[in-house]
Amino acid sequence: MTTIHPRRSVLYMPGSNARALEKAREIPADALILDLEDAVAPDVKEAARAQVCAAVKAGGYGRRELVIRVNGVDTPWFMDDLAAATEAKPDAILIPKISAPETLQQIGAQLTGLWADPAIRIWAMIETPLAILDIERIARAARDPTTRLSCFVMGTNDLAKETRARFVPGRAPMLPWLTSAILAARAYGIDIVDGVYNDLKDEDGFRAECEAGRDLGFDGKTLIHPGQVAAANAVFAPDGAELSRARAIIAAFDQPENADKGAIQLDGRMVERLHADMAKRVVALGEAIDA
Ligand SMILES: CC(C)(COP(=O)(O)OP(=O)(O)OC[C@H]1O[C@@H](n2cnc3c(N)ncnc32)[C@H](O)[C@@H]1OP(=O)(O)O)[C@@H](O)C(=O)NCCC(=O)NCCSC(=O)C[C@H](O)C(=O)O
Ligand SMILES: [Mg+2]
Repeated sequence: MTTIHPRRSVLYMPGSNARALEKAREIPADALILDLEDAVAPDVKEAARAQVCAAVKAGGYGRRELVIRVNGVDTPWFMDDLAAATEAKPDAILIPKISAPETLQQIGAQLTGLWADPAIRIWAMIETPLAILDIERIARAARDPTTRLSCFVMGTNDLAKETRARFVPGRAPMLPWLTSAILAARAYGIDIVDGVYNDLKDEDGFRAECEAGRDLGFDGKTLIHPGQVAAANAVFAPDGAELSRARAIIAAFDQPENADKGAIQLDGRMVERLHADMAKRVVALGEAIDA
């Protein structure tokens, strides 16, 4: 089984906010996105870039994955952002508004030209109508190792802006786009995290959207405030009952009398070897979270 990176809680913070960058060293999020794009005003882009890269180089973030979100490829800041982020060596660089696989290939070539550390991954924001229309080809870019593509991040605010879809409880207008992106990500073996929930005060609505996202198949949720971390961590982690059942399924197939069986009955339910594979992933995720 490949290494599991828990990405239950992926917290954005403005790269211009020194206090947030400092505070994040103590916030129990699985990953941090240090943003140079939409959360940073044009006048302070250069200062934010320097501050973010200094924070990444200084470290002190423990096991949290560090991701730098650069400005878009068609902005005047992109190449300097990419070069500075490459030098700072975060775990990943997040590229906004990816709409075609060719852009990922072009960025892969630019990273090669910058002698980027091979460990740096590329995450892609899926937040344009064109990205949704071409999502299979974009995900397929992960098969080309030079793209380094390893994770999709849904940008539901930009999708709402571009499509004029409204945010409604349950997100019915967006469900086809979310599920298409999940399907494409899974088809090509990359992770995918859900979009943000803007209403900081609506704890029930936030938890409900986390649960819905988890049930759709997302690995976690992007967040905008430390107050959202605990609920996301709880919802996207396997709970005690899920872990017990997973261990019971694995143990059942390990019994000698089941060695030649593809399907068995366990507590009144049919379980197949594919369920044992799923159970192994649940246990591995639980262990990765505990670690
Ligand atoms: C939304 C906020 C501007 C609210 O900030 P604030 O009013 O300061 O909130 P609080 O007073 O409740 O803050 C309490 C303390 O927590 C720290 N804090 C707040 N937010 C963060 C954070 N994201 N990371 C780390 N620390 C944070 C404050 O500094 C306070 O600390 P202290 O002084 O010690 O009390 C703010 O939460 C914020 O800026 N959030 C992130 C906004 C952002 O990054 N937006 C861009 C990403 S969303 C997006 O673009 C998604 C996608 O592209 C799409 O299209 O959908
Ligand atoms: Mg966006």
